[in-house]
Amino acid sequence: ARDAWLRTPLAPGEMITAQSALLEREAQESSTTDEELAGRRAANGSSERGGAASTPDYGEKKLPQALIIGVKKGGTRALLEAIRVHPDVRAVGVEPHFFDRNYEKGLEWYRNVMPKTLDGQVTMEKTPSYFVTNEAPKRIHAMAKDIKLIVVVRNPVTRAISDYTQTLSKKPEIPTFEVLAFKNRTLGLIDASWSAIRIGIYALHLENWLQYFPLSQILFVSGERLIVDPAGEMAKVQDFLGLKRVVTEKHFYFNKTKGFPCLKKPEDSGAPRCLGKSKGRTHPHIDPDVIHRLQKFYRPFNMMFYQMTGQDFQWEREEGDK
Ligand SMILES: Nc1ncnc2c1ncn2[C@@H]1O[C@H](COP(=O)(O)OS(=O)(=O)O)[C@@H](OP(=O)(O)O)[C@H]1O
Repeated sequence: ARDAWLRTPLAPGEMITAQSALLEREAQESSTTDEELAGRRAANGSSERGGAASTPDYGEKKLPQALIIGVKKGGTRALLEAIRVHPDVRAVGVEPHFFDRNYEKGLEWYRNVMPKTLDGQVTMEKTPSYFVTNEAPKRIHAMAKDIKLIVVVRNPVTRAISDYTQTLSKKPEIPTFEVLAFKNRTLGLIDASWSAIRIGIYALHLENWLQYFPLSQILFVSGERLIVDPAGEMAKVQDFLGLKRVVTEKHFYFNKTKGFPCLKKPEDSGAPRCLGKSKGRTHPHIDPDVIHRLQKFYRPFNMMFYQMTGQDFQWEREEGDK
């Protein structure tokens, strides 16, 4: 398997639909953040999957009641794959990109992309670009003003390097991180218009969301804690979604080769599931002065973000990358 948690064969009910086939193609053609996942799923002939205990394809398709809206490279795939182990969660595998790229296709298109759910099950999807899409809060609010929003945030400096590493893997000829990060390196002027840097100005983007949603409707998950204590973060996510705490420590193990937590083998069948090779890439070495300069750049925005969310993510305590 490539970009998703390595997983067991698909349930028989998970037949590909015209809608999901279209999505797969779009996901493959576009620069979706989970491009390898799209490829793998297309190969498997499905775009969706239920909980670990395969849920038969009964029920009806509903618009999502919860969304993972960001941030790109924050740990969104790890979170989605862990939460969909919960029997009361059904989620789309690929990123639908409805509120940014596919909005003109309409809500019926969006609903059709969703897996079928039974009463009481939560429908979810993740598209990390929503967090930085200007129109997204307004559009999501127009669909469901009581929707629950989840944002996985990570040290913006590490996030920027992770973002750059992903681009570099596809376009090895791009300039170095150090070159792209500055408008003027001698003056130490950071290029905040470079998307790898702009995405990490969380306070700025959050302001846009708070025009439409109260803070109580948004859960901020620490990308760092999701790696060191996945069960602890999952407890918060399940509480926030109003679900029983089903996903716990016993679902995770730390895979030394991967260097990340992975999902244990489900009881019924299959193998343990780690995320694929595009998650947890080795980052290139970045000049420590540049990292330091970026940390200084983000500091006031981070402080503002901590104040807005009432949570201290402790990114100032970290030294260097990772
Ligand atoms: N369990 C587990 N396994 C592997 N990787 C994990 C895990 N938990 C969090 N992470 C971190 O997730 C980072 C990728 O974030 P996203 O899934 O949000 O990326 S994407 O925007 O969908 O492309 C990815 O970033 P990089 O390490 O820079 O590749 C990981 O650090």
